[in-house]
Amino acid sequence: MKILKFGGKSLANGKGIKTAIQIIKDKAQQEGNIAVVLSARGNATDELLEMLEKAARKETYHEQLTAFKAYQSQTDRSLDFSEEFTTLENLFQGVSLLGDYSEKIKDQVASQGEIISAKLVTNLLKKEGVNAHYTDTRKLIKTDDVFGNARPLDVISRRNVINHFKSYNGTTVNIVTGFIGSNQNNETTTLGRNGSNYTAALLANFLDAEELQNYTHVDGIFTANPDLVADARKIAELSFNEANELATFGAHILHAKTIVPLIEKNIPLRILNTFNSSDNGTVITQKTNTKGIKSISVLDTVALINLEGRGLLGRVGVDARIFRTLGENEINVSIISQGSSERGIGLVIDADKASKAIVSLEKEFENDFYTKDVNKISVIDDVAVISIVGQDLSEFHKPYNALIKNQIVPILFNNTVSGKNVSLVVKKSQLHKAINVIHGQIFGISKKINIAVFGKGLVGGTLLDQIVHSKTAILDKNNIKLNVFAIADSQHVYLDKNGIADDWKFEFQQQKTAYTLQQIIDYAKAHHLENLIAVDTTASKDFIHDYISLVKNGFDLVSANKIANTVEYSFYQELRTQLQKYQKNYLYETNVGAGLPLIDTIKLLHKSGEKIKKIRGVFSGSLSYLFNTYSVEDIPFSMVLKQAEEKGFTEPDAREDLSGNDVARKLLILARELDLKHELSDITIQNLLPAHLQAINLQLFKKSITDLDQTYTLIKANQKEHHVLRYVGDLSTETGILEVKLISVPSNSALGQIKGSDSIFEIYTEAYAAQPLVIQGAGAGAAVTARGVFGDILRLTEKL
Ligand SMILES: NC(=O)C1=CN([C@@H]2O[C@H](COP(=O)(O)OP(=O)(O)OC[C@H]3O[C@@H](n4cnc5c(N)ncnc54)[C@H](OP(=O)(O)O)[C@@H]3O)[C@@H](O)[C@H]2O)C=CC1
Ligand SMILES: N[C@@H](CC=O)C(=O)O
Repeated sequence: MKILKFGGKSLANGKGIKTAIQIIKDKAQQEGNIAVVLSARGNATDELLEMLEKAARKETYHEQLTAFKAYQSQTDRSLDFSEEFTTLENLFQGVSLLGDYSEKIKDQVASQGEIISAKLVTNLLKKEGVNAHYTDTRKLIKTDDVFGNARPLDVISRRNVINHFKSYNGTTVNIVTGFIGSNQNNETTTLGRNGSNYTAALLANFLDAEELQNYTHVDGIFTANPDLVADARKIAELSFNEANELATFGAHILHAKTIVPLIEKNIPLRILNTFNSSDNGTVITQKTNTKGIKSISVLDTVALINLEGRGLLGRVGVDARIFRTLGENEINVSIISQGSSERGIGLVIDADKASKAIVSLEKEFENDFYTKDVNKISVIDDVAVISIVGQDLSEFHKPYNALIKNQIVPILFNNTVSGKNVSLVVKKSQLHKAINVIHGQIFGISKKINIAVFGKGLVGGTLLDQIVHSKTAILDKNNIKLNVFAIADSQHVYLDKNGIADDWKFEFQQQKTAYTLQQIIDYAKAHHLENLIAVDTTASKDFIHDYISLVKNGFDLVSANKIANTVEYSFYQELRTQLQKYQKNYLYETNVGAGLPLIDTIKLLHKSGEKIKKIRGVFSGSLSYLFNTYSVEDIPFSMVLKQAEEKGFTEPDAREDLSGNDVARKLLILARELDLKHELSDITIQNLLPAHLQAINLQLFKKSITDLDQTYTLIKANQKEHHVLRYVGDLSTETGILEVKLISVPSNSALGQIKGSDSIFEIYTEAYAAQPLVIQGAGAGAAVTARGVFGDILRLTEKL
């Protein structure tokens, strides 16, 4: 025999009830011996209890009752529910007069949902030619007198069920009310939370069923709640032990008490979806072959009680008093945590019992407060428990580190001694993010990196295109999901938590809104976005002042913008202090040499103790292009400058390059990497701009660039033969010289031979004394720079 159980949503009017009837009919035909246990239909139980509450508050419930009756009668108008409806009317009326109700009355009200449900399904099946028989479990399942959460009396209930099924055997399909029973006085009782599943499990046990098939509205048990974790996967097989852990920690389909009768007789439980016949669901058996972590579950209706006291150390019986007090008040403790110092104990209980727990514990420890042995009993109620069932402690560092990196510090941490289960208590506001971070880590499902790009100009725009085009390959190859959720320019932002696509430029125009940084931070918080990276592809002097806010709010930083590293040293230092405090990273490889691996190389040499004596070379890609081209071609300097701008080599304002400032910044960045605490003002800079072009606005400068031609024609004319112009940077740690200047070098020298927009860096160290370490290549351009920024993002993803 197989037991089928249908939940409320599977029995709702329309598609639900039709599909359920078809499934029962097919199973009866194909498999013969089945029994069907039913919950109340749709939201019947909730509605009935809501009306009961209204009646008790002397509010009107009549309209809701009329709607309830209409809904329940809608599918089969030939059925007469007047007995059930009259019972409800009488009960509500009585409660309304009294202004109160007992658990006994509540059970009578709630039971009508299952009765109506089973009567309806029996009738519908009969109409379909199935030999269905309505079975009222109040006649079979006998219980104790605990209304609302009655415990079945095993011997008598077992005998009743077996005898009933003996009389209605073979071709009869018993349609059984779930959830309800009766006590020895034949008064209606209910079996508490998950009662219908419990009824089904009891029947399976009493009747030695082959399998219990639980029809729900989901495909089975998932690695996490799919409503919270988009990447959650269905689990095909689970063991009873694992199911039991899940049941305890919030998997709503399961409940510990419903599993026990199945374990006793080794009866498989299959969770199926009424609405998806092609899915095999999840099967729970004594043993599974699959190893490892099974699922993450959540309890979010909990509170954390914390009892603290210096006088608790070594005192015998304190814990016993706590548990006795809670036990006497029917308060169940799901998690306990006590430090070896015994100065405090944390307990997780149901949220609705928190006030009762505090009051009873305060009473119990009244004298201890007086003697100051206990100084605080507090409750934190905005918490949730995340349980990782199947998690071995030896591998727990990965999800734990990922939580910390995402600024989620668990309030309490607990593991089981036998079996594999780790539970964490986190703030409820961090639950969504926490569960996604943990899920991504332990299931090796793609790690989602949420990126905000500030600046969508030449470099930022190219970067965004590169990300959009490479993200599928990166997902396939590295299991990393790059999700750009924000693109901002100086005025507007375009936000999409699901990430941008190819048409981001169009979407930016369509959806852009004015913004403040706080809005972007709030957006990331509101959507529980984890692994946050802020990318600065602006040239802004202002935006750098937002870096620390970003760091404090959980963002790692990547920047092409050189400003943060070249303003006053105190800011440079403060930023690093905050980065360390919040355990965040800041990568800026493109600050010097665009996509060339220069900063990393310098850092590595310096960290390894190698003394760097000198760095010199052509630091600027745009000035390199300018002088390479101007030295060999017979065109005005202003025309070459225009070309450099068009090719994306220059700074947004080319005077940053021509003034020598950009090269000086690069020199300063390298100096600071070597722990030299210089300021920009310490650098001797040769400015290539005539004075009158320095102070005017950008527009006017662009109109006046031909003013540069006369000066450079003269410089070129005065060159020695076979010489070329090069704008170089020179940093000597030995002499303390930091200077950037225009020089004339032989065209066959190393500096003289560079081409196009190449930069060249000669690094002289103790080991590289005679022959410097040389790094050379394109030192400017949107594509190489964006690729360098992309490289920094990917490097960061490994740290997240
Ligand atoms: N070109 C190259 O070879 C290299 C460039 N870099 C650096 O890359 C950076 C970007 O250069 P590039 O792309 O040419 O510059 P662009 O001028 O083309 O783009 C700058 C972008 O930043 C935006 N922006 C300005 N201020 C803010 C702000 N406060 N908040 C958000 N966005 C802002 C601008 O928006 P709006 O349009 O509204 O003003 C624009 O979208 C510069 O710092 C440069 O030094 C580094 C290495 C090499
Ligand atoms: N304008 C800069 C771009 C890179 O930083 C340069 O030319 O080097």
